[in-house]
Amino acid sequence: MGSNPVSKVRIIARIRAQSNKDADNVDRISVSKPWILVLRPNPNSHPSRVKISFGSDQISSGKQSCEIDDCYEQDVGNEEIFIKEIKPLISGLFGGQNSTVFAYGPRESGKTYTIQGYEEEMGLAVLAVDAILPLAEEQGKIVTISVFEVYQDRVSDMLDTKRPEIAIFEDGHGKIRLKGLSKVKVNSASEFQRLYLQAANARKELQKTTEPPHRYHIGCIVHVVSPQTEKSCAQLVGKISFVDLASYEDSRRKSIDGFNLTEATRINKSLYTVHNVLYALNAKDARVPYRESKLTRMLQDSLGGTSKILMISCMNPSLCLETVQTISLASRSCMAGFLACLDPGKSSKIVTKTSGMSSPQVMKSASKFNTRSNMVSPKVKKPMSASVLGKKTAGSKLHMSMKKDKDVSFEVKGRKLFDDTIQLKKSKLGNICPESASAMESSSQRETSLSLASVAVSNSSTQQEEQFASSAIDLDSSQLPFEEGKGILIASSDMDSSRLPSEKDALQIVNIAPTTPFTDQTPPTGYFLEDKENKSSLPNDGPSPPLSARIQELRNNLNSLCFSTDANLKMALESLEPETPKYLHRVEADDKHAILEKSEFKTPIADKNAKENYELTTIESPWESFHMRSSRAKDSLVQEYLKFFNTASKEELKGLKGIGEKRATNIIEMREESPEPFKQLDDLKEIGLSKKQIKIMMKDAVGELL
Ligand SMILES: Nc1ncnc2c1ncn2[C@@H]1O[C@H](COP(=O)(O)OP(=O)(O)OP(=O)(O)O)[C@@H](O)[C@H]1O
Repeated sequence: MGSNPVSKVRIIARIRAQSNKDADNVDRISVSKPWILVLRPNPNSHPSRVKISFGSDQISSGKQSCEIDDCYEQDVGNEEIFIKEIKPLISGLFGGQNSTVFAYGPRESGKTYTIQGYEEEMGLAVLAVDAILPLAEEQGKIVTISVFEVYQDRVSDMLDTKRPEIAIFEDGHGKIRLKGLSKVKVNSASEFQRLYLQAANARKELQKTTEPPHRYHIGCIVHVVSPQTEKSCAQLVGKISFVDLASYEDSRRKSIDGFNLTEATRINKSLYTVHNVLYALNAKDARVPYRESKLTRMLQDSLGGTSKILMISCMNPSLCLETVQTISLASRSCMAGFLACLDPGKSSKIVTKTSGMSSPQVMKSASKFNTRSNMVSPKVKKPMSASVLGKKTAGSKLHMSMKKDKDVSFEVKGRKLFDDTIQLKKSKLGNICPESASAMESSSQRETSLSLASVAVSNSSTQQEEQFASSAIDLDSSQLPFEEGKGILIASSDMDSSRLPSEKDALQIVNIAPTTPFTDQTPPTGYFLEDKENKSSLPNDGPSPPLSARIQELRNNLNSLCFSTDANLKMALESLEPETPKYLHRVEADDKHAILEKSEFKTPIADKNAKENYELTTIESPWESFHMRSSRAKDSLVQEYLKFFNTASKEELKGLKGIGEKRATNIIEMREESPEPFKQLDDLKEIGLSKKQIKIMMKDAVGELL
């Protein structure tokens, strides 16, 4: 696949050819003005990424640019992209390598044209089947296809629309199963094209009748299978999935299509999850947030492991804002691979004790922000050839802009730009279409430390989105370490790496509270979190405040962290200079929960030899001690509760509020496929429960015990 040897995920862009319809576009810009510049590196340079700059004749400054693996311009057809990008994936397919191809971008950017194509122009999926079939025949394999749709986190079978919603679960061998998704054998590319177009077009027709129209992801999975014989069952050799993602729409737009904002936000959230997954995979993160959307969860075994991913970011030159955002997001995932390659030792494994944390991963983000971004600020130094959208010449103006680009050094702050929380930050953004040049300029001046995507995405908030994100955070907060009391480890760039704890003997800070300064020596900076406001809650300063006040404080801490932007978060972390923990408690390094022994007054640094064997714990008040114990109790309650789901009989399950005949049957069936399908509370979503319902059910169960 192309020429990117380092990344698991290859990120390319495609500029859609202009059509007559562009004249009526919403941005009312003249697309004849070139505003997308594609700068190609010297063919011998390595790694050879393409730089895309956005600007126009009218924009003299504030030019923004991004790097991606490659870019196909308007005159390139599907066939050429297929040969360069998809063919290498097909060879892997017969060797057992799964792969996934995504098309992402704003509306009418050519996603469907690229993936599915039209009768007269075969899309990449059709071209792939056309190439796979003869190879399969040669090797005695068969090819089956599935077509699915993901709408509002519901997965439906598009080849048999009467089927119920597809259930996604993991079997006993850790394989993802899509229960209820039909597979149809195909014998020719034209048969496949007919089936695929029929399914997709039926959905499009239906969409025309719905008010407001819906946005959804549509995908197809092409399986190569060893057929069943007398001696063996049919066996999957490999599969390649093609996903035409829902169009990305900046939710600040006055719903041109009448989309309601909640739906738009939800769709964007699932698109961000796809990018977060690609980012995490490329950055070789320890945790990949597959579970955060149905789409990534169902494709998990075609994304993780040895799978290859191709993300095609489609550009619609008439939609400036969304196009810039699309490329910025793509570029970020692309650079994650580059940075991970430069710095393989420092993956986000630094944060080892945040297992209970789900999205938004503020802490993890913080660690990326601090450990990576400061190290590398890649600049394109190599000479480039250039082509300008609309006129492929490298003129003097271009030369000037390249000089400028050098100054505007291309920075990727190693962070999930699209954590849900980021959407909460408001500022004024101008898009970078010619009319909005000044807005962009001022925006870029204000936010130079953030990448364009960050600016753009952070500005897409609206009141409703705030509410949406805020409620999401509310739900997630129960899993964040503050409340779970599992401890937080935050690494900062200032941290002396020699003092970084290894995964094995990780320093754990259980409930961080302000304390007196170190007597001997200042501890390493960066991995403490304290609430300076809370000084009055020191044991020595008087009695602990009432429980409700402490809970409120913790909630505030949590919110302030969640709502921080990169810059704010970094500032917050920097301002949280460590102070001496009052007590040190001996902890067995490999014990999940801190085993507290007799308190000793000792600083960890004073006794360097003992450092390895100690975890820092600050047990400051009876409340904190209570909190730690109660969170352990909460953990074991959750485990007991899940055990019930994994073992109870159907009748017992039906005794639970919210579990009727259908869900109970579903649970039993899931257990037949996998002995222990429920490993964490989130897994209950697989039986159609919302996060809120799970929370309520859990509360009910706990309530009964009291
Ligand atoms: N490379 C191309 N060359 C010629 N025409 C194209 C190209 N890409 C897209 N088009 C045309 O542009 C229009 C929009 O393309 P398409 O439907 O593929 O966009 P989309 O991103 O899937 O849109 P949406 O998400 O709104 O469904 C179609 O009429 C299509 O034929």
